[in-house]
Amino acid sequence: MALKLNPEAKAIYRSIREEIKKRLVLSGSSPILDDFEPVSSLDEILKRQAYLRENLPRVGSELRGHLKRIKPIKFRRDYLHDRILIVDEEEIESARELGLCEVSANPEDSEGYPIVLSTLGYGIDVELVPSQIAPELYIMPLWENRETLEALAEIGELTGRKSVAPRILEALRKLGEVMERRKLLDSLEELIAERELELNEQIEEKLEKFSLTLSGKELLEFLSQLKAGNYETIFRHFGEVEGEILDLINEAEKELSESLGITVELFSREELYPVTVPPERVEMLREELERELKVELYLRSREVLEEIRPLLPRLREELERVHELDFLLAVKEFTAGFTFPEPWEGGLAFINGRHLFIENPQPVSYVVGKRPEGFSVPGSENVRDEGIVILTGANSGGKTSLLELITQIEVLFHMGLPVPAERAWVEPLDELFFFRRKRSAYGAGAFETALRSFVRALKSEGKKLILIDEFEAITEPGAAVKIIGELLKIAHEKGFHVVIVSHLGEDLRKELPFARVDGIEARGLDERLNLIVDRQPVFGKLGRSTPELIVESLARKKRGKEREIFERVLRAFRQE
Ligand SMILES: Nc1ncnc2c1ncn2[C@@H]1O[C@H](COP(=O)(O)OP(=O)(O)OP(=O)(O)O)[C@@H](O)[C@H]1O
Repeated sequence: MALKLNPEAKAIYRSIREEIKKRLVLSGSSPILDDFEPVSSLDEILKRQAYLRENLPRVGSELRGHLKRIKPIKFRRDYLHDRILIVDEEEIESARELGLCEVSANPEDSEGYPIVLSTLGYGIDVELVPSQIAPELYIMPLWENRETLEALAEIGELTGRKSVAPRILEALRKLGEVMERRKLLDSLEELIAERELELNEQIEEKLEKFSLTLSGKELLEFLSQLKAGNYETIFRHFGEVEGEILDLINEAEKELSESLGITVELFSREELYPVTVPPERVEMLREELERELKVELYLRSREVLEEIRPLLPRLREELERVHELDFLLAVKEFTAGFTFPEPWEGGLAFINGRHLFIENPQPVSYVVGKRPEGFSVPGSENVRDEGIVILTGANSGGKTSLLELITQIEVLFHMGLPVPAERAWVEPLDELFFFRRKRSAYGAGAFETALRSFVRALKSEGKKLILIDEFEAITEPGAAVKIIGELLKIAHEKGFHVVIVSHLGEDLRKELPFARVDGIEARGLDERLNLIVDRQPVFGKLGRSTPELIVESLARKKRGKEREIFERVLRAFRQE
């Protein structure tokens, strides 16, 4: 059963949730937060506590860097246009249902398909299963997410749970070569153009050298041979060069063939200089290469998949577990220094609670309802297990902040999380109410709305904690005493717990003998006459208001006639 929260308590829950959420590294982890919504059931709270106690120590900030590298690996069913599946008439239906590629019973239809698969021996033999018909659909997402797999391997090492990722990575290495060649295919034009340029430079060099060898004596001989009509020698001479050029071309083609893994004949032999590559040859080469790489990739993928298929369910689990680790790490960082509250009956107590959103807060200890034995806070001897508490004291003393802190501790406890306190005792509630002071909303409208909400809070049965911040601000003090007095009597009769911030402590105390009145007070004034506040409420003692404190301070500082006047004013306060 979910813990019921009124809108302002819910806002505090949301801000806590946000604190955890902003510490998550992976977007897919936030749904886990839904499993930690505040609940009333003590069993569920204890179950969550046990889970966190066991698992929080297992995660550390060194995980964060690896978590950041994780991307979801999505295996998508896709229709592959590069293959056809030739099957028996009877199998056609079920083969089509797989929805992976074109299916036919006629082997002639396979014309033009780079990959021809068949259950009948008309191509590469397959069974009618996706892993054999389209193994790339499993393998490509893995190949593209090797980074994720590497991170999983590291996380496995760090958390002491061996990952299957290293074995998958090892198997994927078999694809390395074909993937390299696929990359070359992308830059085929540049690759060829580069080689062409290089080749022409080499030929040019050769020709230059050749022209040099013709200089001098040789040139004379050459001319005399020419005159004598002795062409053969001349051709032989040229033939030598031609042979050398052809060698260069062959060499270049051989190198290309090696890197592409396919025999290529690209350069035209008719025109030896400059060597050119006809564009249609590049196109043909591309087509041939594509076809061959498709088949190769298919075969390799199938082989790799056969090897790693049994590991995939574990991989899926690991990818889910990563979100759990992400969540645990976020919770661990957010709740660093917090403690798990002890389940308690009859109220709430905590020692040295620290407000979540005040920087360097003064720790505050507080108790509402039954006082636990371990609650050994100075001054708490006066506490008589009061379930109704009126919190009084100086302006800006921290009364609202204390109500917020109580709400934070309650919400965290009901989420199953540790709370920002040295020690805490919390009773599971059915409902938690936090009514903030409405600063701007004066007048009958605001008064009516607030009154209606309070009455609604008191209406039903159950375990309730009701926190109210200065109700009298929206009505007259006299009326407020009557209204609050009566409502608190009802709360008391129903066994609800209430903390109400009020400046009417003195009057309310008379009305409500069962209630405890606590006070937040100033320790004194600083040199600028600002109050130095002790945020720790004094149990069972009405807090002096700010004006009273200022009068007191002046009475102490001044001398003579002035002092007498201040002292008289101060006495008026004391007689109240
Ligand atoms: N435990 C604390 N440690 C440090 N600063 C605190 C603490 N509690 C409250 N403060 C700071 O004191 C200021 C006043 O707090 P808060 O509004 O809770 O006082 P208040 O008693 O409700 O005042 P008011 O009577 O005006 O409503 C805030 O700036 C708050 O951050």
